[in-house]
Amino acid sequence: MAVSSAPGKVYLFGEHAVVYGEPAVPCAIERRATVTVERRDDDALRVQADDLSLDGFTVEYGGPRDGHPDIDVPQPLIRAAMGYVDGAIEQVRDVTGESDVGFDVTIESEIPLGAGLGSSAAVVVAAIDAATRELGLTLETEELADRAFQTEYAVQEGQASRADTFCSATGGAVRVEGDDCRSLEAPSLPFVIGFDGGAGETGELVAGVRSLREEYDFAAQTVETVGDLVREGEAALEAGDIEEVGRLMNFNHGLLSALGVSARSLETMVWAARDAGALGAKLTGAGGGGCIVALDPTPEAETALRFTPGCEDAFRAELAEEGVKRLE
Ligand SMILES: Nc1ncnc2c1ncn2[C@@H]1O[C@H](COP(=O)(O)OP(=O)(O)O)[C@@H](O)[C@H]1O
Ligand SMILES: C[C@@](O)(CCOP(=O)(O)O)CC(=O)O
Ligand SMILES: [Mg+2]
Repeated sequence: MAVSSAPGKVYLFGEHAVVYGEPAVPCAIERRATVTVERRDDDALRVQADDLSLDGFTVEYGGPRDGHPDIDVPQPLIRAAMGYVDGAIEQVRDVTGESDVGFDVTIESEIPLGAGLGSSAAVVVAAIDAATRELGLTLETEELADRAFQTEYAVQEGQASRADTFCSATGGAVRVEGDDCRSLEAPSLPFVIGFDGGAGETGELVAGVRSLREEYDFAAQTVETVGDLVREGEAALEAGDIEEVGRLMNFNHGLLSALGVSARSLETMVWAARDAGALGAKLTGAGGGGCIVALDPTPEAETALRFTPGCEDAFRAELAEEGVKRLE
């Protein structure tokens, strides 16, 4: 048996634009997905994921004498739900050369699904790491991050950056621009997260930005402007100027709203945090619903978010210095 965990993340700057080659700065947070893997005697994959639920499937049954119920789950829903773990195991089969190996996989996670905190990357990184170690192979962090990226790239149909998977594999604050991934020195950042209880579909939201970019030059320019902003943000981080980091987060949120990936609940939480004195607040990740991230060294923004209708949970998040952790 092998057990690995990997952290989720928030974006200080640059989500979406990073898909088109602009730089981005995600930071790993101490909320983890833990994956336990045990090799099977056959080639089957059995996944236990208690946090994963499927909305909108139908069950038909004819009562106690009818035997098994007939459960009809739409294929796209299954692909979206299982694609990341299936893809991770495909990478493991490929890198180890054991094409017929099967596993029992158990996923436990502190990261809400589809909420912009990188649950998919954390699950994929931890699953690949645990399953390769179960077969006696320990991957270097770069290779682990690359294999995890290939998984997200395939599931998100070619619309994924290396940002989430590299950040989850290495931990800390990172900078990603195209294939160039590196760790960043960052000052201590007082993250506060607000969660609306909902989720957004990463693939669909990325596709929405893609078509806006194709339709309007000014949308393509907005994406480039995010890149300019990220470069300013890096300078502010290097100078340890977290007030400036906050101002740039606000600006980045405005550009993401212009690109159509915000939501009423995210706007409400962003403004609740700002009104409470946060240095900055923005949506994080793909958007559409899910989480915002604010910077606030005082307790005010977290308290304000707790009393904001539509905010289901508010919590502080520490930077996760360590990426993947090998637990067993
Ligand atoms: N605890 C979990 N168990 C099983 N699959 C998970 C879990 N957490 C995340 N996933 C996978 O990741 C997907 C969500 O990823 P995504 O839409 O990219 O959102 P995010 O990465 O922002 O959380 C889920 O649909 C599921 O396939
Ligand atoms: C929108 C995007 O930039 C980040 C998606 O983050 P998340 O899956 O919503 O946590 C997509 C990507 O970089 O692959
Ligand atoms: Mg994701």
